[in-house]
Amino acid sequence: MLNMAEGIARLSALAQSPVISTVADAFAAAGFDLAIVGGPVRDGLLGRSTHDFDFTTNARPDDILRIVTPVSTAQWDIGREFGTIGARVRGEQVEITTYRADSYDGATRKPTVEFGDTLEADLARRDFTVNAMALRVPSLTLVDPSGGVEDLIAGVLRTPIDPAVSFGDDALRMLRAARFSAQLGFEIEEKTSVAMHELRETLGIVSAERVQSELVRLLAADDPVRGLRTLVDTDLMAQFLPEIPALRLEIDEHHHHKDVYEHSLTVVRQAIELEHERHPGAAPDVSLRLAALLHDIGKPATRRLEPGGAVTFHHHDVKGARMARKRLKELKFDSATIASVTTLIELHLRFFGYAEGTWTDSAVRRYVRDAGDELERLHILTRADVTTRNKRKATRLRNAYNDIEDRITALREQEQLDAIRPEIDGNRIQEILGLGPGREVGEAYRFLLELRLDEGVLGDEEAEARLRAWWASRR
Ligand SMILES: Nc1ncnc2c1ncn2[C@@H]1O[C@H](COP(=O)(O)OP(=O)(O)OP(=O)(O)O)[C@@H](O)[C@H]1O
Repeated sequence: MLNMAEGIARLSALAQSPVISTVADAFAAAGFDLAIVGGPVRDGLLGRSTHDFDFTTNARPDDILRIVTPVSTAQWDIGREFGTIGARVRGEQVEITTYRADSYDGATRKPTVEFGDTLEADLARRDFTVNAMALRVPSLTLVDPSGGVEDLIAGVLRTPIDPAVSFGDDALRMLRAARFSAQLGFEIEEKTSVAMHELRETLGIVSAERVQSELVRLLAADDPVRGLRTLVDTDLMAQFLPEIPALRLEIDEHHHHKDVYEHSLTVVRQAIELEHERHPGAAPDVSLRLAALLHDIGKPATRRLEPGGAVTFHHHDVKGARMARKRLKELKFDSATIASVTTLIELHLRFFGYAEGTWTDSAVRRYVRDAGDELERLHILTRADVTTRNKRKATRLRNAYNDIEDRITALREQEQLDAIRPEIDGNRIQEILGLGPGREVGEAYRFLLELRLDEGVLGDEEAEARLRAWWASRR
């Protein structure tokens, strides 16, 4: 439960940090209003770490630039037509934007930028009440016209205006709702989620790049499953990734799972747990999470009812990889991500043909070679793919996978050892010792190899000296 007194204290501390007070003092001295706005206010109150320094002001871009230049080491104005000036202040990046009075520059319309005069009007056009708060600096007055604090306490996402109007202005906000629910663990208020469902088709106007970027942010969040469910439940997912809702129809009788959809969400969750376990503190692995989400999308198209009632999904790995490639291309994912996700989908079944000891060394080697750079992700995905409630089966599969990882390690060590050669080869041995081919050359070679294994790299000269000494000692 959010403690507001603590939140306010944290926010005041943030506001008095050197970066913020430097900017605040400069604007106050120039006679303009300034407020921290949006993400940093929300995250500050929640006690989440914040990396954004977003400000809003009644100063126009020319004035912003003039005021911020003496207190910053760099300035840029890529967002100037939207009223935004960026600057580097005390080593941090800050963004300062003129109050806006138009609706947000959504994807649905050509952005018509209109500057405004009041902070309240600027806040009214923001996406959610928890993002529509500002803290005036240096006075430290919290401005919260739409009840953002209340919603933060309740853990609710709600639009400051009628959600249908807000989403009509900018359809991307519907995806942002799902993304924030995944990041913050918040519920989406009923009217807001009803509007998401009703306006789902307007998402078609949003560019694939923006959809992709929200999906990536959602997957990188603490609880992607919450966001994914939101997208499926509101039918928004069907607009850009219909393969996911299609999984709901597939009752996986064979495994007594609820269905492939629930299974896939469990795999996403388990993959994230393993990510944390195996790589504590690492950045969220979006490719892995995407692969976990998509790994079974080939199932609906390959489902067969066999005589006797068993359900099979032959080649759903290959089919799924092909479907994923097409879909990810449409969503304008970069080629590295597409390659990584499709490799993982293609290989996600390979392990399930393994029972301890049944793979030859060459099968293990082929597994490593085919996975290439994706091997660690494949370990995680395959382990996460075990969602059976049968404890004994789960343990057996876990042990079998441990066995594979052990064998990979052992083979690698062995192959590294095998690759070790002494500094001096057989021909040189013959030259140095004045020998023809024969048993003694082999003995000299083994002597040098032992030396190399015991003492590491010696260098040519030292190796030759040791060889001569060894030879002399034998005579
Ligand atoms: N499409 C939009 N419609 C309305 N308001 C928006 C929109 N995009 C951004 N905003 C406003 O701008 C602020 C900054 O947006 P941004 O996308 O950087 O998110 P954020 O809240 O800072 O979260 P994050 O820390 O994840 O970036 C938001 O808090 C919100 O007030």
